[in-house]
Amino acid sequence: MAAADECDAAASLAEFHASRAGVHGLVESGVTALPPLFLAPGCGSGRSPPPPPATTTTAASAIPTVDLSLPRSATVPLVRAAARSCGFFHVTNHGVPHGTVASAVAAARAFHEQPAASRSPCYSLAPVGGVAYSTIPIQQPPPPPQDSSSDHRAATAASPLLPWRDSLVVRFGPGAAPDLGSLPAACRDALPEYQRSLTGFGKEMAGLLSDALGVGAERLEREMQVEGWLMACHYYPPCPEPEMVVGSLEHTDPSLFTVLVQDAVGGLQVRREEDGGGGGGGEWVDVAPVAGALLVNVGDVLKVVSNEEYKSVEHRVVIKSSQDARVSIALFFNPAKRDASDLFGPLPELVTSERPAQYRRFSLPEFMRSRRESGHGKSSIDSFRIAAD
Ligand SMILES: O=C(O)CCC(=O)C(=O)O
Ligand SMILES: [Fe+2]
Repeated sequence: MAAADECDAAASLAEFHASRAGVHGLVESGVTALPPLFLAPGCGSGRSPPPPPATTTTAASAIPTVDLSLPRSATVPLVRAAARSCGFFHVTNHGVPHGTVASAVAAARAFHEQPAASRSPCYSLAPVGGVAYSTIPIQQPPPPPQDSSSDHRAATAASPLLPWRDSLVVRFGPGAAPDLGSLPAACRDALPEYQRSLTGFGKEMAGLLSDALGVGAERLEREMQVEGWLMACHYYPPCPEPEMVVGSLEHTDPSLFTVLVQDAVGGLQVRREEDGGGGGGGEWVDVAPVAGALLVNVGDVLKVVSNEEYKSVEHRVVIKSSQDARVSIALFFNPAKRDASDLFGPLPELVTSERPAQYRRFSLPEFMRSRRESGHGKSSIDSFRIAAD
């Protein structure tokens, strides 16, 4: 990207954020041609469509299901197989009341669909009172240059790309409850209720995932104290040219594990890794919505703690519709122990002479710094990998 284009891109990005109305604001203003900031890699400025997407499969059976009404002797092996193969699984009969989930999804939609003038006061790229509503750029704008000889490649790599998605991010902890006063009434009740309900579910998942590693049900909780404080309510507006944009760029989650609920629109895809991961190949598989189910996926921290017995699989969101907005809510479960002195690494029980430690120990602040620096792709965790002899 030439320097003049970069200035244009930075100015357009600043203008976009200044509108404080998100992608939905663009749609509401009747945009017909997509602003360049949203053009997915491969679309170029000539507005030719991107290369055809990798094959996708819609078979519902592609994503395993764990039915929690089964006895534990049956669910543990199911969790174990799912976490080691595709890293994603649906959970049915999970005990979280249907109304609690439905109200949270409706509240997320209500937030994003209130008039722009009502949601814009919440627009912020940094959380205020634990709440931030924004379109989070996929690549952060480049830091100010250190010297005047700007490196062309570095500048290109840092050029902004906006996802076709607005997010309301709420941080529920630690400490005092977030200030939800700026949100519509429906959100003020439904979102904390959902977060509370999922706390119990998250503990159950942590127990199952721990048990399925063969280290006992309490081990993960004892090691890191599992919390589910970070909630992202995503809204993917309908797009006039869905194939030209990115709903969510391929990434792995930095969490221990994530619990996702999505409405019936669809668009989430996971990469099926045939080579054991890391190869960047594999086909994209649709995660077809399953009514009433919660979707659990393994994140990078659990992949490390499990000494890579579990997979943290890349996923992305494509925009399926030029008519319907899609709503999803991700609740990220993370270690509550997150001081620079709290080190995580493969559990010692899982390290043997046949299976040496695959990662060195690190703290959460160290991991988050690495993630900021190397982008949100799966490579950030690789900086902690112990090279094989
Ligand atoms: O919207 C979705 O289905 C996925 C969201 C996601 O991957 C995330 O928040 O990390
Ligand atoms: Fe994700």
